[in-house]
Amino acid sequence: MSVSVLGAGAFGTALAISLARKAPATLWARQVGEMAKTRENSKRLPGCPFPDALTVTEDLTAAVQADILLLAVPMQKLRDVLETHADLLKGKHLVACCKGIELNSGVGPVMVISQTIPDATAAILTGPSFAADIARGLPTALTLACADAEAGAYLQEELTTENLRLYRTTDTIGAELGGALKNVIAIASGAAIGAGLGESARAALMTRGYAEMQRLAAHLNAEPTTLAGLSGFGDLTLTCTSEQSRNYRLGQSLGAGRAFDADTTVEGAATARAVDALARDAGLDMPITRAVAGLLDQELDVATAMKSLLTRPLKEE
Ligand SMILES: NC(=O)C1=CN([C@@H]2O[C@H](COP(=O)(O)OP(=O)(O)OC[C@H]3O[C@@H](n4cnc5c(N)ncnc54)[C@H](O)[C@@H]3O)[C@@H](O)[C@H]2O)C=CC1
Ligand SMILES: O=C(CO)COP(=O)(O)O
Repeated sequence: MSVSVLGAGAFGTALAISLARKAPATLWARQVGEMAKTRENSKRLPGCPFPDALTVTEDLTAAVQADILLLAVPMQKLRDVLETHADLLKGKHLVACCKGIELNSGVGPVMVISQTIPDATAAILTGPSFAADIARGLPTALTLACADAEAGAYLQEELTTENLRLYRTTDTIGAELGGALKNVIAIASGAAIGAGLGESARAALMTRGYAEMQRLAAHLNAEPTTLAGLSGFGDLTLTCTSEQSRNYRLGQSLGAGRAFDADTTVEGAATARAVDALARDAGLDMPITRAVAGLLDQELDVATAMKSLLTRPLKEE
């Protein structure tokens, strides 16, 4: 078995470090810069030295010799990466490690893989996992979703490490929705805390946000139990309660009226807009997602957004 990680951001680097503790692994980047010499990704993941068994390369042809390729680029870049390198990626096990819904198409990463490289085995690895925690060797549990049960079992076995315990499912739609939608709710949670609305408000947003996640998942025929697992409930809990999360921190900035670094990868922003459009088209009630999209597009401020949520018609839970 061999694994290559394509994309050397914080998460790709962390996964490569973690996997290289188990067996030789490769990390591919368009430009490796100082990484090969300093054996550290000082820009995206400082303070996490590379194990000797990790090879860093700009040579994609060499990287794709591995049996399993982890795709750790931002969601809105995934299609471009796959289309650009389609010839090299044919027939491979391609495991998306990104979390989001594509803005132009409304689909998630597994569907993007299936559309662009139809003869690849498409899967997703998702769940509660901050890059810095993974790179430091701290433990967590993740969901590996692959529609092909046999391939899923193979990937689960190969990608499990001493510190990363993988559970598997064939419900790729549920797994990718969990990882995508929790980021939208994390922005809402951060906004509530940033605006000084308190932890009770955050808990209410997390719970009603989870109800929205379940609603869209049911509409798209995902298994409700998948959302209750690591990819949904697990990652929602982590991301809505930690300042390590960039989505949560963007929300805090919106709530406090502060500027936020536009170069930071915040997947929930495009996903909120994509899901807001999906919900409107499908006639689904997703008021927290609507409020987050409105906040991001400066159509609403936090006070107006909260008022719109609190004054909705009363209903059964
Ligand atoms: N950082 C984290 O703790 C976690 C991140 N993720 C997910 O991983 C994905 C990536 O996030 P991060 O690594 O944190 O982002 P990042 O902002 O640290 O890095 C993104 C990387 O993608 C690379 N990239 C962009 N376009 C590319 C292209 N066309 N070809 C090759 N490389 C390209 C950039 O050069 C950069 O190194 C996101 O979907 C995120 O939700 C998932 C779990 C944890
Ligand atoms: O997905 C993550 C943790 O599981 C990382 O969250 P952020 O992208 O908000 O930093």
